[in-house]
Amino acid sequence: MSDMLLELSGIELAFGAYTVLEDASFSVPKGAIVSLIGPNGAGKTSLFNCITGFYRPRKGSIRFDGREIRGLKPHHVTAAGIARTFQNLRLFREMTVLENVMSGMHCRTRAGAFAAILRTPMQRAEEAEIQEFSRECLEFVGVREGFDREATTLAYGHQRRVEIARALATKPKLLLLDEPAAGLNAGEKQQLIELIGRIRDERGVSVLLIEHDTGLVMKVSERISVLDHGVMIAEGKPKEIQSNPKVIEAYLGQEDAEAGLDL
Ligand SMILES: Nc1ncnc2c1ncn2[C@@H]1O[C@H](COP(=O)(O)OP(=O)(O)OP(=O)(O)O)[C@@H](O)[C@H]1O
Repeated sequence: MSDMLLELSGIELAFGAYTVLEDASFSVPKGAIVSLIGPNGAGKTSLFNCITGFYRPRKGSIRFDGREIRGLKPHHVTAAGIARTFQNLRLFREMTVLENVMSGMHCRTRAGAFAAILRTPMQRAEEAEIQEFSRECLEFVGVREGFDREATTLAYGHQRRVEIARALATKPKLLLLDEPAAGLNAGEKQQLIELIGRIRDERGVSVLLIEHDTGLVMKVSERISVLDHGVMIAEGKPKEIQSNPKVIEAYLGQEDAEAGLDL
């Protein structure tokens, strides 16, 4: 049995003649917190989109939990155990906080369409279960009130947490966070670091995050992978990445490489 939960190898993604990812390989060990970093436009979000089935790489393999998932549709990837949040908030408008989180659980429901229309005892029991688990997910991320408010009326930092709760409601094995610290203040960033640790420690969910806040990345990650112009240029522990000349060069340009990376 592999110790890797997610293994990408030889991923190639192109839009017409423009190659976005070139022979990208990388992995997330079971139970790890891993960050994917790299300069703007390096291809990080595109890699997330390949993993989650939004983009179709033309070459390579994506193995998750022992099976090939390349080519699966996004909802099948979610059902396989991968959940994500987005760079720009994507909460459903005109839905309450609780309804947004409940929507995350659709991929795990058992009662079919007929049961939903007829409101059978099985469907009612399932709905109660979904509500209870969704509330628990909200409390876990630190949202303890306002469940009936329209989600998009919450303060920005709370909306980000609701998005994480919705992802957790899918009962994932791996959570992908795309720039979770964007727009948060210093206090909220510290809470996010703690939350990511608890997601792994208390819920047993491995975490892969894309993040530009290098201070946060250094604190929260056990491993870091670095992407530059669609190519993986480094992988290692935070300290190793901090002093890796290729990484410094990618961020600062050759002539500044001596200056060191402010990670
Ligand atoms: N659907 C698409 N069609 C055409 N080009 C795309 C598409 N999606 C991404 N790209 C291009 O792929 C490159 C990588 O973009 P991507 O968003 O993956 O980078 P990133 O590392 O996440 O950047 P950032 O840190 O700025 O969010 C960019 O040049 C982008 O314009």
